[in-house]
Amino acid sequence: MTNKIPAIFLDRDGTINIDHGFVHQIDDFQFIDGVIEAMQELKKMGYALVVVTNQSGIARGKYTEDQFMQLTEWMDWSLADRDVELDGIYFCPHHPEGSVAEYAQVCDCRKPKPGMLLSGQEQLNIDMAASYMVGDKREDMLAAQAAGVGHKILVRSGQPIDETAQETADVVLNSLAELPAFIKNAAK
Ligand SMILES: O=P(O)(O)OC[C@@H](O)[C@H]1O[C@@H](OP(=O)(O)O)[C@@H](O)[C@@H](O)[C@@H]1O
Ligand SMILES: [Mg+2]
Ligand SMILES: [Zn+2]
Repeated sequence: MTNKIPAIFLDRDGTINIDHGFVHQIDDFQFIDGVIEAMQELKKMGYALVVVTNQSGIARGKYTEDQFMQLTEWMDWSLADRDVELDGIYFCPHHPEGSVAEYAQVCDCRKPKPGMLLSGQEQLNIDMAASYMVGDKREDMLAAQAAGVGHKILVRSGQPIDETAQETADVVLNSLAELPAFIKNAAK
């Protein structure tokens, strides 16, 4: 297929919003400083923005898929309001040890598996080699690697980063807010 587009795959909790732990309510959803501006800039630079988020809270019975969808709709509208159109949102509601039967399963979409990224690649015709994954956990980097994403960026805005996580990344940034400048500098 022609005209493949580069994408920024974005983890949600710890990358877009502060990870207070299984965030599922609008009141607990706080955008990390500078990320909306960064997303605006990345769109201008020609990247598709694709959210890929593990939501095991659904399998664990902490919140329902409907609650997740409501929060997601709010997030999507809040971003659109600031001129950030998300190109795709993928989530994994599963966990092998979940307490909600229909979601208690091993799946291909829970990061570090690459399922969500591969769905995005196929549905949005993404150029994986030219794309970036931004996340706060080792699992985000491993999913990107398995999906053939060209650039793996670990951010310090979420979970504490240890050496094993760092080893899986190409680079560590303080947050998504730094990515546009990082990409522009790399192109120089
Ligand atoms: O960072 P993304 O992928 O957007 O979402 C992760 C969250 O859904 C939750 O993932 C859980 O990990 P487990 O799913 O229990 O491993 C915990 O780390 C929670 O604190 C966190 O809020
Ligand atoms: Mg995260
Ligand atoms: Zn899944």
